[in-house]
This record gives sequence, C-alpha cells and structure tokens, in this order.
Amino acid sequence: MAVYTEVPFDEAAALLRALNLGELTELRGIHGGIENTNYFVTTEREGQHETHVLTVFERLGFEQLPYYLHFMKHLAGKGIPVPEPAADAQGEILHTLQGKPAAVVNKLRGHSELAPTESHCRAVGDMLARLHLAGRDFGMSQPNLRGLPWWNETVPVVLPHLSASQSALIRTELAYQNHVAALPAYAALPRGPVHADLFRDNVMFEDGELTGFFDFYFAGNDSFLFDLAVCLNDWCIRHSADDSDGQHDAALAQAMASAYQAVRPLNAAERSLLPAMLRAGALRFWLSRLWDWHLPRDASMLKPHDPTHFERVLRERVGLAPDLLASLLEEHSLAA
Ligand SMILES: Nc1ncnc2c1ncn2[C@@H]1O[C@H](COP(=O)(O)OP(=O)(O)OP(=O)(O)O)[C@@H](O)[C@H]1O
Ligand SMILES: N[C@@H](CCO)C(=O)O
Repeated sequence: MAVYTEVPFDEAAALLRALNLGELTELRGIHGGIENTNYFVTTEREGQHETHVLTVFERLGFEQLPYYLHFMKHLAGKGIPVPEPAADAQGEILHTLQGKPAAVVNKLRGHSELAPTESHCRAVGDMLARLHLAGRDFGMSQPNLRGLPWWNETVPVVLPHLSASQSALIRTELAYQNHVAALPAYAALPRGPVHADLFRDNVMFEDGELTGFFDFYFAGNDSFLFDLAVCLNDWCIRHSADDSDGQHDAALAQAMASAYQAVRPLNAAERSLLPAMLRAGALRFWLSRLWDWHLPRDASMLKPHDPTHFERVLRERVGLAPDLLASLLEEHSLAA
C-alpha cells in the first residue's frame, strides 16, 4: 500500500477543520500509486458526508509544489475537470503534515479506464487540448523536471544496469533528442504548462464520460506536443493484461489526435516533430522506470513499473513507418 507516512487521525482532523471541510469521520489509506502517500478522508458537514483526497508529498518539496497546486486551481477555475486544492482562511493551499508538504483536493467520481476504446481516446484528446488552451494564461512557470536536462543526467546513471543493445539504443536516442532540441522546428513548438504524465491511471471516467484528469505532480512548462505524445504512447497502443504489447494502434491514435486537433490544430512544426516526440515520450518513461527499478529511493517502495515496456515502445516508435504517422494526421485534414 502506498502509505509511506502515517498521518495521525487528530492531525488530519485539525487540517480538515482549518480547511472548513467539516469533521473527519474516516481516514482510509489508498492502495495503488507509487509516488505519494494518499488517503481518502471522509468528513461530515451539516449532516452531509463528503470524501476528499489527502496527499502527503514524499518526493516533492515546498519549492516545487505551489506550481502544481496553483495550476490545478487555475484549471479548475476555467472549468477543466481536475481536483481543486482546498484553501484555509488565509487562502493557503499547501499545508504541512508530519513535517512534510500536504494538500487536500476533491475526490473525482468514477474509475480509470485501463482498456480504452476510441470513445475514451477521443474524450482524452478533446480535454487535453482544452487543458492546453486553458493553461496559456497561467501566471507561474516551472520547467518539466523530467525533461531533456534530466535525461542527460540520468542516462549515465542507468547505463551500468543495461545490456549492450539497451545501452546502444538509449545512447543513440539521447543523442537524437539533443539533436531535435536544437532544430528550428523544435523552437517553434507551442508551449505552456502541461500535465506530462497523463496515463490511463491518471484519468477518471464514469458511465463513459470523462470526469477528470488528476496527479499533476510531474506537470511543467513544455511543448504541448510532448504532452500529446505521452498520451498517444500510453492510451493508443494495443493493450494486453500485462502491457506486454505496446504496438501503436492506429484507430485509437487517430481518435485521440483528431479530437485534439478539432480543438487546437497542430501547426507545421508540430506535425513534422510528432514522430520525434513519440520517441521522446517513450525515452522519458523508459528512463524514469529504469531509475525507479535499479535505484529505488525507499526499500518499502511499492512494485515499480516494468521498464521493458517502454523499451519496447521506444523500439517500436523508432521503427514506426512514416506513412502510418502521416495517416494519423491526415485523418483530421480530411475531416476538417
Ligand atoms: N482526486 C482524486 N479523486 C479520486 N481518486 C483519486 C484522486 N487522487 C488520487 N486518487 C486515487 O488514488 C490512487 C493513487 O493516486 P495517484 O495515482 O495520484 O498516486 P501517486 O502515488 O501520487 O502517483 P503515481 O500515479 O505516480 O504512482 C489513484 O489511482 C486513484 O484511485
Ligand atoms: N506514469 C508513470 C508513473 C509516474 O506517475 C509510469 O507509468 O511510469
């Protein structure tokens, strides 16, 4: 279970009172998740029961968190369905529990859709584009802390744990991504605050309707195209029970890309760099999974994700036929 920090009932109750959310009646640790300590907290206020999510941040410090929490608040204020951090009487949304940063947000309805259909992919593409547009006037800026500088630092650290063929792949890909980052088209990519980790387990659906995006704790300023590529790599692949496939699924990808473009069409630079960003998205998660697998931060860390899944996705994206990608983008032009 992902409860690294035990929060005493009284301490949680005092925080919820300060947030004017009522009297705590139940504090339940959430199974699942590997980054933070999460609890469902149920309170009673004027005879009504409400459930919120209390997160104690294990990896992130007081410096980085205001960006994530204010980004969520900004998006919620613009009608994007994301959890909204609760404020105390002073308007503060970042709190302290057991000496660690903590926040309380509303609980989203529904469940994650781990075997998405075209309809789910369309809903995610549409809402992702809306999120990008809604974030354009967000006043804070923080880089994607899992972007190119982190890849450059981390590749040498994981190399000793890789086979010769894995080392060759990761070094070649890193060199390629450094080359891409120097291209004029890369500089022309529209940018802003992005989620950067919008996997299937970070989106809720209820009765087929998207009810929210959550887990914004890898968000940062980056290209909108990178955010879309991360989604295409996780949502629009052939799914098997153990995620052992990972092949591009053209129908799911078209559903997501055309729904995205119906709200925010990709410009010429984005269209030309989509294949490179699909590779970047695969490299980013192969690397972070290798890091978690070989250099765990805490002996009690719950089951890290399988890194080889993203090695397969990267190999597949490197070899993806250009005409397949072209058809992904043409679908929208034909429909438009
Ligand atoms: N706002 C929310 N509304 C409803 N459920 C939530 C919310 N936040 C978290 N959860 C539930 O808690 C689980 C764990 O949360 P989350 O995925 O954010 O964990 P984490 O450890 O912070 O991150 P990671 O996904 O990186 O492991 C989710 O799978 C989801 O079921
Ligand atoms: N989405 C990440 C986990 C970090 O949130 C992964 O699947 O590797």
